[in-house]
Amino acid sequence: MNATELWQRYEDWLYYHDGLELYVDISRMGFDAAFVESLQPKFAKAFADMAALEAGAIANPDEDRMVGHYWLRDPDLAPDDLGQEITTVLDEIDDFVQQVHAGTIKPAEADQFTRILSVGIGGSALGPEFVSEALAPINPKMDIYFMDNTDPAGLDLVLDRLGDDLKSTLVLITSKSGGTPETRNGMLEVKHRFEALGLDFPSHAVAITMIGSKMDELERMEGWLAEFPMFDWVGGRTSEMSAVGLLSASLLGIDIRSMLVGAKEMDAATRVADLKTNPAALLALAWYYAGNGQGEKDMVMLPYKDSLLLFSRYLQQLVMESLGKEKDLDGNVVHQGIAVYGNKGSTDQHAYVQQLREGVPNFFATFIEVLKDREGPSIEVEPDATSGDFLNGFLQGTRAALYDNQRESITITINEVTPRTVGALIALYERAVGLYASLVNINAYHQPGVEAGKKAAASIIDLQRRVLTVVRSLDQPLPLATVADKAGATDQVESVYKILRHLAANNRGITLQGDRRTPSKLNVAAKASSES
Ligand SMILES: O=P(O)(O)OC[C@H]1O[C@](O)(CO)[C@@H](O)[C@@H]1O
Repeated sequence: MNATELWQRYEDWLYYHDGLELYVDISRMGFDAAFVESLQPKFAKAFADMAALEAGAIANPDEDRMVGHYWLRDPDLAPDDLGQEITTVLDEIDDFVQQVHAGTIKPAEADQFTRILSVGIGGSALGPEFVSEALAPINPKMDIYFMDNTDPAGLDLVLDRLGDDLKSTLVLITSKSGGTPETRNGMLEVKHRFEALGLDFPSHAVAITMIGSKMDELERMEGWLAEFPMFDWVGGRTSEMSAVGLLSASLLGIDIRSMLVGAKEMDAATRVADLKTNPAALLALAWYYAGNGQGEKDMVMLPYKDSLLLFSRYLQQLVMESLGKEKDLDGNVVHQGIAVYGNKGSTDQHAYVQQLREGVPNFFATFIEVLKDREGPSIEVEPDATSGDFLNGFLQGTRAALYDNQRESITITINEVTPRTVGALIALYERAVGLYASLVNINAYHQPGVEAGKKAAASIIDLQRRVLTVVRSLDQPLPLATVADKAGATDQVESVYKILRHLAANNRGITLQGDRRTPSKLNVAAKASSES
């Protein structure tokens, strides 16, 4: 297409939301009218599926659950008395945050809570981390720290950085299931550090979990400071508009009601059962076209705004944990999904855009353009050119350079990064994932594959216990294979070796003797451990 035809295509397919000042441009995706027409029946079903979902259908059949994240920003949509539960939690958040900021809810060991330590993983962390990075004020009401893994060194780094400030730290422990090992480990490590400092952990701890979960029981038993419920009809990766995301955002001083408004406005726009005027449907169309409905191309996220750096990490879970499924709703093996990566522009132009421009064409890019450069005026870095002009130029230039070499892209444009536009972006992608899932006939709302990993991890820990029992009974070194035999793991020698190698590296009463290049010939000996 020549420039005139492209300009016409841009305008033909441009979506603009007046209230949000948000544009969606899919003109640089190469679909044609016949392709769009061919998808209309699938979109008709997707719109019907979505309407049923919002009306309270069991849209997550594998877990026999409703899917209600849209109700979080429009409680009147919720069936039965769920709407009241939603507004009650929002009011409780407002009240709790107001008291923390006023100092009427305070730690025993300090005048006020000044820090937040958020302990959670996956959807219990990625949304709060993205929103904190995108929206936290320059001088937030409270500083926030995140613990989103079970890496001992990582946990120590956060706790050491908090140091004496732990006495004025509010600890948010977020886990919908209440049983995720990484979050449980983080909680226990934090609790241990509190107790080592003579601080009263329960009076600093807030639980965000499903009523009836193990963490709910623990919270009640230990008498934590507060608890905010999670609903079983809100998945982790779509929980940013629940207490999971709203509590920490509000504590940071972010206008959570504005986030909800933006999400609600976007929901209304993406509820329209018309492909051409529904921004989420336009994204789903573009994704389906790019990957031939099979995820054949990766989604490269390129927000040209530093504050949106973590959007791609957030979308990795939202998109890949929703769409990356082995089977479709009819039980056919489909191995669906769309891979997501990217960080920010123009920075990434100095990392992997070279491959995007010239290398394997296995992707489509999504640019996020933010029109407002900064608060206040800019200096000129060249005559009639500011830093923001360069950022805008790099975005436009990269988009053109990719397109000129047959690499396709979507561009989403907002005027400014605000709670309202961040809420809208989150809602836009939640809906696009849901519509796309219908197009490819999969359940976007469960995550069976993750359970497999959790079970495998549990079996390694169980094997480790058996190996330690064997090693502790040793009065002389034994060959590795013999230790595996005695642990009932003859066919898992490699796992036994890796468990022993890790234990030996951490002074856990194990010594490996022999040439490390031939692990099968190693001997295992017990060693007086400096640990208990
Ligand atoms: O909030 P929970 O139950 O601790 O789960 C954390 C994360 O683990 C998963 O269940 C699996 O990755 C995610 O869906 C969820 O966001």
